[in-house]
Amino acid sequence: MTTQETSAGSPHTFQVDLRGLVDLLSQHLYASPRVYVRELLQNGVDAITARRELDPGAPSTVRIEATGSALRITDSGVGLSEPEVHQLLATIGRSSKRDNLDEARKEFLGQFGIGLLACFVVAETIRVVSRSARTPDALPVEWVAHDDGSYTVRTLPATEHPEPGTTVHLVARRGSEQWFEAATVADLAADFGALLPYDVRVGDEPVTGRRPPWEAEHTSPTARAAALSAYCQDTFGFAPLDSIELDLPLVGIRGVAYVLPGVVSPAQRGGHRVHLKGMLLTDRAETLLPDWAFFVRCVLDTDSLRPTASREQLYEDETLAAVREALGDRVRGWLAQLATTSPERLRRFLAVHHLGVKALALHDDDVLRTMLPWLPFETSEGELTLDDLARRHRTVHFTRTVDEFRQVSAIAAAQGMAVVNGGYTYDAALVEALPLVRPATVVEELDASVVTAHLDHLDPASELALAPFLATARARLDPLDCDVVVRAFHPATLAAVHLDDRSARHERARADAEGHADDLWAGILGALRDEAPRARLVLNHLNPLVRRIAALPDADLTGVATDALYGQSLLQARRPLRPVDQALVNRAFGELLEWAAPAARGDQHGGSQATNR
Ligand SMILES: Nc1ncnc2c1ncn2[C@@H]1O[C@H](COP(=O)(O)OP(=O)(O)OP(=O)(O)O)[C@@H](O)[C@H]1O
Repeated sequence: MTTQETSAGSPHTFQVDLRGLVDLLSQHLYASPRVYVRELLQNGVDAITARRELDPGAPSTVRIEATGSALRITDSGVGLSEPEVHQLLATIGRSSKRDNLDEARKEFLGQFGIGLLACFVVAETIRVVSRSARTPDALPVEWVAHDDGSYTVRTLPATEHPEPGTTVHLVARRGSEQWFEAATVADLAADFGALLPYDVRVGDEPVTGRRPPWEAEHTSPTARAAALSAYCQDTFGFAPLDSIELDLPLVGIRGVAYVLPGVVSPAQRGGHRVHLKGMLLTDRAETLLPDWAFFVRCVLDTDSLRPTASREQLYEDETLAAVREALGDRVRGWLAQLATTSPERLRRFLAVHHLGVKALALHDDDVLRTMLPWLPFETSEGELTLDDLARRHRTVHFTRTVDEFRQVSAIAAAQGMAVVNGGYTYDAALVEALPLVRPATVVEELDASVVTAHLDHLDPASELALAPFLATARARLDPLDCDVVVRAFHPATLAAVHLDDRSARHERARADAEGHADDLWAGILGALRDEAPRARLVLNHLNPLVRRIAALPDADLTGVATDALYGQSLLQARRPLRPVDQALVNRAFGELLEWAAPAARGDQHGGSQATNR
């Protein structure tokens, strides 16, 4: 024990700096001051719901008047008694909408007890005049609160609020007048409140009353489809490719997923409009659907998903995860149904969104199975589905890059090999997944050596006859790390093909690095060297031009022609030219031009003029 006396801690209560709190709300919680209209509407709606629990026949109206510098909103709800005003309005975080266990009650929109504070983002004073439906004889109560945290409460004569319910008066904060313009308020009320179940008006204009098309009765399926589509045009501003109705009764969800008419980036997520019991919660919900479903925009009404406190996103919980899964199933089901009932519509859909479906098929075998007959791929036999290709060939080859595909597709096609261009997003991975759904199909990656192996060797006599030409050509291309071979292959119109698989390119990059490295590094890089794979110029013995070049008597001319064939094959494969390749191509063309238009004798100095003419 110390000799010092300790004093018993006396309890204190937190002080709240209201201005600081309002700044926090406006800068960090709410995306825009516009939400103040939503919070007011929501309180009016909840009050009506509470009153109708007591008296199911009670009136259910919300009226809003905006004047440019002030706003008044009156509801025919349950109202507040004087003790309730102190307890509920003046206590931040206190709400009548939670039960004894502090659980949010399902029938109300609010739960946090901070909604009214949102009004301070745009107003300097909030005046509430309320008359309780529970104690009809009690006088109306007036609560006036200022943004410095002070408030007053008094009772008013009965004539000030003859009926039960509540009127909230706001006076605009300086600089926030724009939020009180009549047209702005009407737009905001319509955006947030159009689907509310009660009669809401701004001035004389009804905000509510039109049932959403998924709830309304329609004379025929065509009329229903037209109404759904028109709603999309009104709400999202586009005419959908199709409308997928969403209905999950277990979680009280109804709505529509609209298929976007144009391509969207898979990275672009969300933009879904989620209503909670009619009130628009957000028009930017991102997590409602699985990522792969980026080709739809949803609008839906729910009574089970929970909002975050800002009410602008959905609270990530098990219900939301289950809903996401179920909505994903619904979109997937729509795809499967389209495949069996409307192939033409499916084709139109895939023309726009095949990327999304490919992404989906990659991690969903069912979708892969269903969509396989429909997804287009670039193949050596033209645009085909993998299903078609697998039916025609036991082995399906693929390249990992577009360049590789360009190099080999013509010859592969002529050899009867099936090659898929796997260079586009998802395609290589999808081809690799093909045996999952077509187990009899073998899938192999194609490289230069596989292609060369498929090409016919020449007979020994022809090979021997070509030996002097090959020696010249090889010597010519050796400094470029390129081998020359002659094979016979179709199409005969193709004179030469430059085969260069990725391991060869990698090896050359390593060799380049070795050339530039200091001794130590050169040693280490050199130790990595395998038997260096080289690029290969494969000349086609079936091509008449190649035969004529091989028979040229002049070694210089043979060299120039070899350079030209090499340059042409590089250009055909659309490879980026290295500086050495560039120089070679220029030289070869220059020399061919000289040869085609030789300078006249005695005109050696005027040669360039002659070619320029
Ligand atoms: N128009 C109204 N009629 C009757 N009671 C009201 C009205 N507006 C507010 N209240 C009472 O004041 C309480 C606090 O309102 P506030 O808007 O701050 O929070 P909330 O609606 O309960 O929750 P949330 O923060 O989620 O909106 C409410 O729970 C309700 O009891």
